[in-house]
Amino acid sequence: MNINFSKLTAAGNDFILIDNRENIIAQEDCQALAKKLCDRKYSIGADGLILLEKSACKDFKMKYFNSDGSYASMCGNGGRSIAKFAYDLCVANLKMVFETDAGVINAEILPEDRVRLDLYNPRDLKKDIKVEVNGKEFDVNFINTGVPHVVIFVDDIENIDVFGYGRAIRRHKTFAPAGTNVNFVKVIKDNTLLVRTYERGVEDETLACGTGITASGIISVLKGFAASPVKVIARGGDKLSVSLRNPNDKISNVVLEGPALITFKGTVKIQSEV
Ligand SMILES: N[C@@H](CCC[C@H](N)C(=O)O)C(=O)O
Repeated sequence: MNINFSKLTAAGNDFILIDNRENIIAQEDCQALAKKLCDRKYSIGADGLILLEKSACKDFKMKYFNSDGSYASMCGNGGRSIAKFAYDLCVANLKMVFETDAGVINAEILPEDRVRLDLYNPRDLKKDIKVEVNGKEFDVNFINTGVPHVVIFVDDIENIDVFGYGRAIRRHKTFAPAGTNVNFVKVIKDNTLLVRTYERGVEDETLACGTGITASGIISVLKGFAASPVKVIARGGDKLSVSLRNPNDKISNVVLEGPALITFKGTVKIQSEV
């Protein structure tokens, strides 16, 4: 079977997007297909596979799978990408509303390949947990912005071992069984953060993680390190912003704004045994 896809990048977090409104991909095949298509050596290559599906009450529904095939209820960079993809497919207008398993999102396509997402409220905030890994103790903050995130403030963001510490914290018993994404953050001048993320499901550092950048922005405001709107520079150099109303422990009206663009379109042949 030949399947049409679009490849999108959102701050260097890259995705394969497929229109699955007609259920061309069966639910039981999604995880194996994600693993196969996201392989950077033997297939298209991406950090994740995103399916656009029918919704009973909104413009569409987003389904997200990491490159290792694992399912995730949300992806911030993927959310901006699917908004762009839906507009390109004429499934949605410039302003749209879509479902994810983390909550409903209002999105708007902005000029210059930028997209704004009005997110649902985050949950499970826990500040200042002590976690020891690889002989080092970290002061970590946890929040679920659609998927679980740890936020750690560091002085030397260039030299922190994102892979080593990120992987160990991702697997630490404190965050079992789901695990967590791990963000290392440095606050620089003018309400600006540098963020590096070890992503669960990619099992490596990615060039950006939208829900991680959102988590980093929220925790920075709650700790008084920055004021909303917070500017964020992702690992790949792209600029995003996170704003929130109610900068207290009942955070609401969280908005993530950043780039998303279609890099190419193609057709891929899927063997029936995926
Ligand atoms: N890259 C995403 C997050 C994707 C899901 C994550 N890897 C998980 O499994 O929790 C983003 O931009 O938010």
